[in-house]
Amino acid sequence: MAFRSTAARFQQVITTAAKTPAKKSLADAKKMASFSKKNAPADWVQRSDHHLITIDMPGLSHEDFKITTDANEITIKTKERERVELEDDKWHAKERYVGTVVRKFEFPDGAKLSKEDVEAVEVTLSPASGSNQHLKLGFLGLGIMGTAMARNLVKAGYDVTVWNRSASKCEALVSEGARRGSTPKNVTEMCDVTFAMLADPVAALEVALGSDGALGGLGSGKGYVDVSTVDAGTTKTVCEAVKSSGSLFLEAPVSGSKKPAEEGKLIFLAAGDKELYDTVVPMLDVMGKSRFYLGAPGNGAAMKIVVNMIMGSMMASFAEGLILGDKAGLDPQTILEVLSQGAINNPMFSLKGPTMLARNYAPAFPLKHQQKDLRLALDMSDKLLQNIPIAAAANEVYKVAKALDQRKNKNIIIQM
Ligand SMILES: NC(=O)C1=CN([C@@H]2O[C@H](COP(=O)(O)OP(=O)(O)OC[C@H]3O[C@@H](n4cnc5c(N)ncnc54)[C@H](OP(=O)(O)O)[C@@H]3O)[C@@H](O)[C@H]2O)C=CC1
Ligand SMILES: O=CCCC(=O)O
Repeated sequence: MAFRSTAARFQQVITTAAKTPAKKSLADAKKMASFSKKNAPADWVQRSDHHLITIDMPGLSHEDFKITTDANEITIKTKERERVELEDDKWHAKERYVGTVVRKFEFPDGAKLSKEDVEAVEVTLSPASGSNQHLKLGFLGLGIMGTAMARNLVKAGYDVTVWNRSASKCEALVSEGARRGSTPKNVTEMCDVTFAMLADPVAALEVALGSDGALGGLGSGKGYVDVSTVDAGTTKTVCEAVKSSGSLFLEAPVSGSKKPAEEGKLIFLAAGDKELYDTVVPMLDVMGKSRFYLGAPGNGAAMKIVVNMIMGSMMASFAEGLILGDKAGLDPQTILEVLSQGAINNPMFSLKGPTMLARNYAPAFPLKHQQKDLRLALDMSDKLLQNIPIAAAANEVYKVAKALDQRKNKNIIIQM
């Protein structure tokens, strides 16, 4: 973990189910704060649909916290923090608290939550101080990923203006506190930093550079962050146009699917203007669990494509293995179990295996996007004169699956 010279503060954004108590909280927050451990003073404000708790816990980040809820309270516990003391060190001050911090927050008025309520309580940890909450954020593209990511920014208290080609997808977020933009240009005009999460290179170029596109509202002092999965060439084209407007540009495609997006656990693969990266770190930390800064524009796209190329080949092979095993009379459930105990166990097999066996093809990562990523990998390999025969074969499988289109947007590979 990087050392921070200033105290980092963290917010918990807690969205509760309808039945959760919705009463006074500020007085309770003050009362609770008076019990606070010396290094963890807290504020607690209750908003229309969520509670916002801000705690000072210097030098800590997401992975240092464990948050649990039960019927009465939320417990936030940090891991043990240790001071490093070398033999020759001569200490002049030891004022900082090291050790474990435990903060408990009782629900207002001693209210008890039912099991269902407790399960519905969502807790997101995000940096507050230096969180650049004063910046107005735009979000273009509210598909599976964009909706979840923009929602986390809204929940974290950011002022977010959203736009989507099919306008109806803005409704839910607007009802949750986002503003609505009429065009990408209108959004970038209104906002300091605008994120874009779009289907593919065509969409990314159209939204950024097309008529009424984002470029029209950009200018000096603003930033454009494209988090879509596109090729390096597209990224560079958008980057050049954005920079020519005087704005900063960052690409930051993500690893992780619908659930990690909902839970704020994405992995960002960022590249481009470092200054913009530093500005949006708090927002990336709201939407993700980790981030990589990879240098020049195009490196984020390349990393994402490599990762998804591996994933595409792996999942095609996984499906093929299940089918072959099934044909051979093996119990598919047992195949999953054997895989889960072996060296090739991985979260994707554990997540997708049971849904594939249950013939549940509801898309988290639409098949057309996986095929697009293999296509981009092949294009990249062509430019680099690198053979990638396994990915090429997998691409043929996804192409057929896409063309069959028996179940639009559904993973039908297992049925082939
Ligand atoms: N789903 C996943 O698990 C992951 C996806 N990704 C990548 O993130 C991106 C978005 O994925 P996801 O949210 O799943 O995709 P969706 O298909 O759910 O959403 C695509 C978004 O792009 C918009 N769009 C498509 N074409 C155009 C266009 N020509 N002009 C303007 N807007 C357009 C859609 O608008 P409309 O609603 O009007 O159709 C929608 O907002 C993709 O690049 C994908 O590869 C990355 C990591 C994980
Ligand atoms: O691009 C989509 C990636 C999906 C995932 O990482 O689970």
